[in-house]
Amino acid sequence: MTLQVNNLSKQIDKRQIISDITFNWAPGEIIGLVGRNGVGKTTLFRTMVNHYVADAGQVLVDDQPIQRTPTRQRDIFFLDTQYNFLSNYSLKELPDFYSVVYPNFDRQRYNELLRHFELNAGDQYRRLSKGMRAMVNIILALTSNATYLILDEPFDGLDVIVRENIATMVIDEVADQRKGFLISSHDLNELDGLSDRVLLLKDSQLAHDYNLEDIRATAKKIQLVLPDKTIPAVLKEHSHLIRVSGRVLVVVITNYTADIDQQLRALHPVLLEELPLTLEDLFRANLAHDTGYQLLK
Ligand SMILES: Nc1ncnc2c1ncn2[C@@H]1O[C@H](COP(=O)(O)OP(=O)(O)OP(=O)(O)O)[C@@H](O)[C@H]1O
Repeated sequence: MTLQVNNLSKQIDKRQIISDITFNWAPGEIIGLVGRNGVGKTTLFRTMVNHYVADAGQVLVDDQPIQRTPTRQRDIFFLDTQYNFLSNYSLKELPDFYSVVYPNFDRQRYNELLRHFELNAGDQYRRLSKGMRAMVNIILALTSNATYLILDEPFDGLDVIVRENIATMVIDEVADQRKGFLISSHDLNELDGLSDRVLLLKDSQLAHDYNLEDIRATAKKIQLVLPDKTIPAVLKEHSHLIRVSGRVLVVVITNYTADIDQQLRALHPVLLEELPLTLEDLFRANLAHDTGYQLLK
């Protein structure tokens, strides 16, 4: 089973919001979708699930276009946090709606998860705190039993405990490779340790589709103190400077080879140690120049 987004485009008020977006998504994958505020992430989601009619392109689930096969829409879960109808209902009423759209909605698990996270089934959705709402949103996503789960900025404004709860639920859920997640964020740190693949949306287009495992296999982040103050040629040529503090340089070398390692050691560094690579380091090293990523923050 795969989901294919093929050449999807959408204009709003004669402005091109997304153009020619193409990617594949398989169960078992957690895909991050990053891009600056207003770049079109939510519009892409709404167009994918047919809340907005696409101007061009299509979304296929197992080769069937979802626009023309409404039953396929139940394979995709997307809760539009800006325009949702949940506000006036209590948590115990929500399954009544969701089980109409998602026939495999798991009421028992829904109730168990509410209890587990100490959410009161009698509470109205609109009276919940931001973090509680985020938990209900992820619980609905999981218990819908849709295969493809879209989460729009699920970590925005959440404290570290709620974030960890949600991240753990996502990771547990993909473990058996039966579900996939597409998670948007304007902050890369939120996706760190979660996404194995990151799509970058820029200027209405998909600027990059990165497989982080491949990048991590060849990239290294190094902390160095050199005896000499001048930056050696090997670093100028092969590294991206992440940070300088006093004599300490932190660099990312995206294609770290034995030859580069030898050249670095030949400089007799006072300190040379490897640091853990974050998603943000990889983006800064790979994308800083051509994507305006610095402006993401
Ligand atoms: N229904 C609409 N009517 C008019 N303009 C819209 C509509 N929906 C989206 N837009 C415009 O499309 C652009 C993309 O908005 P969208 O919400 O998709 O971005 P986003 O990447 O999700 O942003 P954020 O990270 O801030 O949530 C914005 O300029 C927005 O004003």
